[in-house]
Amino acid sequence: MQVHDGNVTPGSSGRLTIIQRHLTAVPLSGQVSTANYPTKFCYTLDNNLLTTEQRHFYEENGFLVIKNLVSSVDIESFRKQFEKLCKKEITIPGLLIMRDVAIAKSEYVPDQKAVTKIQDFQEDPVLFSYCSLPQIVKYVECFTGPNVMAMHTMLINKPPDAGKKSSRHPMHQDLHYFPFRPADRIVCAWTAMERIDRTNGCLVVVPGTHKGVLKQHDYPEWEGGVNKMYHGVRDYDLSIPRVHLVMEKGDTVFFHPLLIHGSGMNRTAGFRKAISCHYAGADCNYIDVKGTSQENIEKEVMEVAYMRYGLSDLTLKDVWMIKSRIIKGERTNL
Ligand SMILES: CCCC(=O)SCCNC(=O)CCNC(=O)[C@H](O)C(C)(C)COP(=O)(O)OP(=O)(O)OC[C@H]1O[C@@H](n2cnc3c(N)ncnc32)[C@H](O)[C@@H]1OP(=O)(O)O
Ligand SMILES: Nc1ncnc2c1ncn2[C@@H]1O[C@H](COP(=O)(O)OP(=O)(O)OP(=O)(O)O)[C@@H](O)[C@H]1O
Ligand SMILES: O=C(O)CCC(=O)C(=O)O
Ligand SMILES: [Fe+2]
Ligand SMILES: [Mg+2]
Repeated sequence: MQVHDGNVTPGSSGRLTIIQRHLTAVPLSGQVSTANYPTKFCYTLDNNLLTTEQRHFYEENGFLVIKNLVSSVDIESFRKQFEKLCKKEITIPGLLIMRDVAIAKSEYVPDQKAVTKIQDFQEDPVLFSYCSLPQIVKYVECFTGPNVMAMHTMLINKPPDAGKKSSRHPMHQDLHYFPFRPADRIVCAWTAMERIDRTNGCLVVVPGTHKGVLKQHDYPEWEGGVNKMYHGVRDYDLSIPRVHLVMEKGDTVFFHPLLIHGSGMNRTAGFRKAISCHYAGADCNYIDVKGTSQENIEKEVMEVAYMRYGLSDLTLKDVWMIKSRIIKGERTNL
């Protein structure tokens, strides 16, 4: 076998693809091995945690599943705390409790059955302990670097679908929501709080899409209604193959903010739960989203911020600075 001088990386198909480095190629012969050729990593940082295979996998696909990373004891404590928050036995400043659009206008029952997700639990010591679990943070650092900020927190309680398919989350890129860059230094950790498969609406990803650009997002035209701020990629082509991530309790997926993903409808009678945190390297910078595809989400976020805080002179940057927290290292820019 003859190859030319260049970087050899495993392609998404599993075959070796050769990226030619020089026009004046030096022919080599013999066995081709990735170990002999330096590979330029851009989505992961040099570290002693990820195996070469794991690094290649994330570089190629934009996500990485780590099995059994969070203990059942921890998950049970998040579950109990979530129930207390839903029942209003505890109130936490800044916490946002969101109901499914299918029941948004029905009578309010303070129970987990009325809650589709909670966001911004940075002031809740029990739920926020998820974000600083050492076994999670050590993976996060492979993407963010050593100064780790927790930017966005969610506990998703996907309800049994009310018959309108509104329990689905449209296919989207999380970067659409974020006014900070660079994207490669942002990562989401998402942990299954129980077994999650196609029956209760697992995460669905399109491998490799993290290599693309941020796309225009809007509300999908779904007959049964769409939840507030659940934007989806405009003109999304459903024929592109999706991968369903079946995960067991405690399994955690780390994924890039440009990875196109969503989640299916919950066909079971249970409330399927996952907890997540989006992290960013503290050395990232805020950007102005005016004049970009993110203007539409900025408008909605600022309307909700005004409703919640009653302050009219807040900026999008202020909103993010208020809710983000340093997890490790130094709070530099964010
Ligand atoms: C990587 C990040 C990815 C994401 O975060 S994607 C999801 C982003 N979502 C969010 O950030 C949360 C958005 N939700 C919210 O801000 C609040 O839940 C929301 C919608 C303002 C409702 O706040 P509440 O305090 O419950 O207020 P309320 O009961 O008085 O309702 C006010 C108006 O909102 C409506 N509403 C409530 N829940 C909804 C829903 N799930 N979808 C669509 N509309 C919804 C509700 O019907 C009411 O409308 P109206 O004013 O009566 O016409
Ligand atoms: N017919 C559709 N129209 C629009 N979006 C869809 C459609 N089918 C799937 N999607 C998108 O893909 C995401 C997940 O796809 P998936 O096919 O797993 O969902 P599902 O159709 O609810 O369940 P399943 O196909 O597993 O029975 C959905 O949340 C949705 O955003
Ligand atoms: O359904 C889920 O748990 C994932 C939701 C999601 O991708 C999001 O909120 O950004
Ligand atoms: Fe998402
Ligand atoms: Mg489907």
